[in-house]
Amino acid sequence: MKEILGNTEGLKNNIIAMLEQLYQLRVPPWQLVSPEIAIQMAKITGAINREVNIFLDRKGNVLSVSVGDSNTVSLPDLPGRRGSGRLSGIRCIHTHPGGNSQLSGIDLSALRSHKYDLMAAIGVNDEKPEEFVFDFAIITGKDEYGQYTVQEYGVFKPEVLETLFLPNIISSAEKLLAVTDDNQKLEQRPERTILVSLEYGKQDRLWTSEDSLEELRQLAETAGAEVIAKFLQKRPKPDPGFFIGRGKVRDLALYAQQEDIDLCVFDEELSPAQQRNLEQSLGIKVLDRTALILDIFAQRAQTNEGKLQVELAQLQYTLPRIMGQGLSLSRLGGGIGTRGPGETKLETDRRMIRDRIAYIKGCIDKVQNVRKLHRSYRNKNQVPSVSLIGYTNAGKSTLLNVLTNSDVYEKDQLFATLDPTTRQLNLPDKRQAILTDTVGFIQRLPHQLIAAFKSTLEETLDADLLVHVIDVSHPLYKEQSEAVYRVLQETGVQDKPILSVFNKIDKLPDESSGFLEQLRSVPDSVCISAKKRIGLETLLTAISDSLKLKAIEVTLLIPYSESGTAARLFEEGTVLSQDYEAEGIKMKVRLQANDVERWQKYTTDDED
Ligand SMILES: Nc1nc2c(ncn2[C@@H]2O[C@H](COP(=O)(O)OP(=O)(O)OP(=O)(O)O)[C@@H](O)[C@H]2O)c(=O)[nH]1
Ligand SMILES: [Mg+2]
Repeated sequence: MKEILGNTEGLKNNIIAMLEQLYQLRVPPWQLVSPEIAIQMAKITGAINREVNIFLDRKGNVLSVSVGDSNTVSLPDLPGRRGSGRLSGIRCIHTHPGGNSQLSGIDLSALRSHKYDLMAAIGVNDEKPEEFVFDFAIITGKDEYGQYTVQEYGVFKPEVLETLFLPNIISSAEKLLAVTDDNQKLEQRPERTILVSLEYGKQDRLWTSEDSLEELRQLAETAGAEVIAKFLQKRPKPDPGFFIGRGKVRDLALYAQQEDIDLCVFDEELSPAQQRNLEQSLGIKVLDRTALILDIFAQRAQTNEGKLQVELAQLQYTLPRIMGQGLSLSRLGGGIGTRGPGETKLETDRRMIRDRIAYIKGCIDKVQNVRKLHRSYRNKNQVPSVSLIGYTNAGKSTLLNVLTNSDVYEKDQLFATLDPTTRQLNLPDKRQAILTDTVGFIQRLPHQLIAAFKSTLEETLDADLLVHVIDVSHPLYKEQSEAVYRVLQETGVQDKPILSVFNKIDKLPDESSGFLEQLRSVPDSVCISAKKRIGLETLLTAISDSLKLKAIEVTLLIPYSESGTAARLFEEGTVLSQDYEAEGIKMKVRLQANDVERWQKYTTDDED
């Protein structure tokens, strides 16, 4: 039997028994206190004319029962008392004999010094214990002197206990506290995160919900979150207001309270209203898959243009989601989903966002015009171009590094690469090409991102050859390839030569020779291991063969003294036009790529 603490002197056995009964009672975790416990406390108080005090944890367990005034009883030593920016996870409920439920100065200072979740006082009506009234107070931040500020609420009648939803009250308090109370330290702690997925309707997706949820875990960890749990709900269709069912929302709110969760990420795009409703009901920050990917991109963007593009996508995503207090309250703390690509936090004012969107679009246009110039220069130089594409983490950067002796950032992490990187590639036939490594794709890539990156993507995909790197050691490699093809389609890439590179064959189990045979029989494909440098010669040969077939249009200026040269051009290529100019014959010719080098000295910049 648990002890009754405090001033128990002279109490009758039946009172002691009633006090002990309090330990047996449990409060539903979403309630401040159950009416049953409150009435029992009121009855005892009425009988002995002393304060009765209980401590509850967030699961609704009664941790200690004491008699006397609340301040003479110290909090039992409990594991998991939280540090700065956090409340203690314990609330104090006590009675006031004589009917007044207003909190005393001592009550409030106990609230401050122990950082209780909440302090409540029950004003006891001696005649009718079931007709008690109550007040409560919570900590809401710090004042300019570093003293905790508190907010009091009341007077309430017992019925109100049914309508107060405790997790909301506590998390609002904690969010406010997090802003003032050592914000720095809080942000260093990885955000404790839960992931939620809904399985509904026909599952025509290639990915199962579990697969997708697992990928979401990788994404969340890449963004710096600590994933505490994953939840999967099955339901005929999404709830229009909350996406998941209301019962599930309540379960999650409780879980979030009990496990001290900061962030909840949904595997699908939520409507702005759903996101807001969920934030209000869960009392924590709610993001969807899109926001998570945007956040990762924001962290990764290196170049000026990349940063602008990511910020544009983020702002376009945020604009319809700016609404009222609920959202801003849970976002005050910063962290995942609030970070922009620069040093600054994402803008959250609607009008400023609109202005900024217009401004960024202008900047992007400028940068891209400059790049277009570079590109047309490059095209004239007739160096064939090869782009590495593929699902994120397939090994594109690793391959670029081994093929070109570079050290581009490669990591076992989603979206390690964001900005395109270009290197010179020496082909076995002594020719050169340029090889571009680019951002990886993912299933359901946010459309805001595709839109913002469209021109960069188009440029990368405008290569003479696309090398599609596929991690065949991944159980979903086929589905991943499909996702890549879908993005290609969305960006309007058609009829490009694509070479499939089955990577990471070193990771395949020994008994998979049958599988390898199968892969090898796929047309236009090579099996390699970028990491173990297996199959690289074959790959290079395949690349150069494929580039040889390419026809390139060049403009050449042939001096009048070399009329034989002009004649040879008619044999080797297709002459598209010829103009007689002062310095010679200007000829537009379509040549095979591997012949171009021999004509290099006649190329001219002047196109028309
Ligand atoms: N075992 C094995 N691991 C590989 C191979 N190629 C790449 N990896 C590993 O796979 C992980 C991802 O490689 P990256 O080159 O960063 O992949 P990426 O396609 O550039 O990925 P993103 O830039 O994130 O889209 C790294 O840990 C590499 O070491 C391989 O052939 N075999
Ligand atoms: Mg990469």
